[in-house]
Amino acid sequence: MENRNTFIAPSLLASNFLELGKEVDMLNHSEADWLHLDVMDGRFVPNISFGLPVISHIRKATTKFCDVHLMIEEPEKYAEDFKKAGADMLTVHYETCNHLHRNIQQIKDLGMKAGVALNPHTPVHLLENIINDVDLVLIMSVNPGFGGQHFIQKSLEKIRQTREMINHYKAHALIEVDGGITVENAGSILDAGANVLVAGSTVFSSKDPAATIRALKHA
Ligand SMILES: O=C(CO)[C@@H](O)[C@H](O)COP(=O)(O)O
Ligand SMILES: [Fe+2]
Repeated sequence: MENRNTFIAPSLLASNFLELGKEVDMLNHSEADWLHLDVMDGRFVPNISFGLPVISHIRKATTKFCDVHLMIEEPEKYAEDFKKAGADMLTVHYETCNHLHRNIQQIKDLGMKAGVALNPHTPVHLLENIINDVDLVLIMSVNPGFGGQHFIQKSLEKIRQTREMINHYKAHALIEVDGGITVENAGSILDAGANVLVAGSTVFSSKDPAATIRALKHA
């Protein structure tokens, strides 16, 4: 059975870190379904964001699903620590995993949902042998490392290919799309087959973030 629920996952990367408690509280009272937490190591991506201590504080401030996007080398070294910090889902990059099947199994054995992310240049068909094992496929619609970039149009085709693969293999994975999502393009991303929309700058740069989350949800 095809899973076509829609979830909105605001990315706190674009929030005001000086007011993080207030930002999380705003999300708690909004129609946001998940909190998207971008962890960057300055090695896999050319930026450093935040890590375990910040996530454990966010965990204490919300009951919403904490969706952790790991843009780090050797994610297997830290999976247990992210579980302890309160992650509900860990998404690792295909490009960082020599032993993706083992890493996905590790995350699931720790009691978390497991996702795999693809950079814009990485083809979808590489997931054929893992699609039945993952809970989520994250299609990066910008190059990872920074918020506020433009949506790469080719991603729509990759979302459609992922949806076809999921249907073909009767898999249960959700499709998450991350980068450059706006209220204007959200509809076409959902039409292509996405379930989860990540939005950073669109939400946090708007005058009324809660209203923007609502608009995304009803796109
Ligand atoms: O993973 C990333 C960036 O690497 C994202 O989650 C961004 O935080 C999305 O930001 P916007 O493109 O929505 O501003
Ligand atoms: Fe992300």
